[in-house]
Amino acid sequence: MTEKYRLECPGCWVSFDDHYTLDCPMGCRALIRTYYHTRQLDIKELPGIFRYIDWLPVEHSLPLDAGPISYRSDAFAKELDLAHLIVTFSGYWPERGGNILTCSFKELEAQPTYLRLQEKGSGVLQISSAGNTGRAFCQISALTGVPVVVVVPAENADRIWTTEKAENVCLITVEGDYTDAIELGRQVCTVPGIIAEGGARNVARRDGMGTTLLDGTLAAGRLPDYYFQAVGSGTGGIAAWEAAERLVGDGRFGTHRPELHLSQNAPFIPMVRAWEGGRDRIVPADMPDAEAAIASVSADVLTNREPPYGVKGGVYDALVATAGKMYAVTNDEARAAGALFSGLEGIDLDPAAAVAVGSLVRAVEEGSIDPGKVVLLNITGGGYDRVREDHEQHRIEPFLRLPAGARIEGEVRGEIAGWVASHA
Ligand SMILES: Cc1ncc(COP(=O)(O)O)c(C=O)c1O
Repeated sequence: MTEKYRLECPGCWVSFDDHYTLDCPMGCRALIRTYYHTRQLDIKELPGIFRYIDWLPVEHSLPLDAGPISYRSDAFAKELDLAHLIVTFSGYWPERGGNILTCSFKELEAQPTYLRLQEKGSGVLQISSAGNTGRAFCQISALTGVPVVVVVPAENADRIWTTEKAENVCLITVEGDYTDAIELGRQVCTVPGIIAEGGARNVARRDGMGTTLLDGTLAAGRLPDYYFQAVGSGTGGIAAWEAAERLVGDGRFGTHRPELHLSQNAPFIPMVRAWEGGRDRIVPADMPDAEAAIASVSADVLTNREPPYGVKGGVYDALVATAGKMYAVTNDEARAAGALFSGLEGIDLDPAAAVAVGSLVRAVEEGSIDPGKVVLLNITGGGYDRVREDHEQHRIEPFLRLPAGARIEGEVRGEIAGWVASHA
């Protein structure tokens, strides 16, 4: 059987087979990409994101009806005087068919990532998260039984819940913030049998997230002119750019790549500063007083200190290629815009999604978009209040609670290795 896709490096253009490969085999500092043999997207009769399986790096699907939903907004569009506003929503909103029970687009990443590992690799996945990504991977673990090791900041442990009991999750909490969880996660991956999920470097995560643009484009009937999303790593923005390239290649949705309008939550705005400074890399001055800045934002899932910004094929390249723009949205702006959206559209939002709404309000006020064109607003999370009405939430108890600066050695290492041995 010919493979449905190949991987290619945008640094040296070498193409190669997938063995759960995260990096260019020639050593380029670049985000490798998928190239699918199917040029025209054929929507399949499968649930959730597997409708788009043609452009997912997996052979099989999961029986989960959890994908993005898109609709044309009336009320919020009218409020902003926008002629064509498409809302793409990833979360729980059964009245509109939204059935992502952990309430964020991180489940779009988790589903193909698990499958790709099963099909193309081996080992137990490790995820570091501020909360949403960890919860999404735990949910897929709960539904499929596949084991996972999740590291989160201790104060975000209450965000790790699932709607079915999870028996195969090793939850590790660490005192500190998202950056500390990422650092500890790196060490956890040195335990034999544990494999890094790879973040933005994982094509399954990017192509899974890219289904938001596919869904929004189908709802609009053409590629949108503008794409709005809040970013921390920027992976969703990169994914939207890559999905747009595929849709242009498809030939039925237009040739215009949507401009990426990406937002961060002020005062922690490293990518906004680098972009506005005309730089293709983030420098320390882009993150002044990082700890205090991170502690003060309302959307802490957006506080990644090492986003794939300057890497080839990363956020900077995506912004250049699409003539994009970045926004620094304050907590107050996000709250006000989020409340306006929720009041008019009828669903509660993740604080990160409220940041994206804030950037759209700002773009309209500043006149940085043409209100007559097609706008896609990516609501990356929401429905937390709504899901509590319909579903039980099972908290996951930490397997290990580690102090700030902990190292994965000695007894701690032994305990994690023992967990892997008994669950893999
Ligand atoms: C709800 C939500 N929106 C947006 C983001 C930003 O995603 P990214 O920067 O990976 O595209 C996150 C990240 O965790 C998130 O949880």
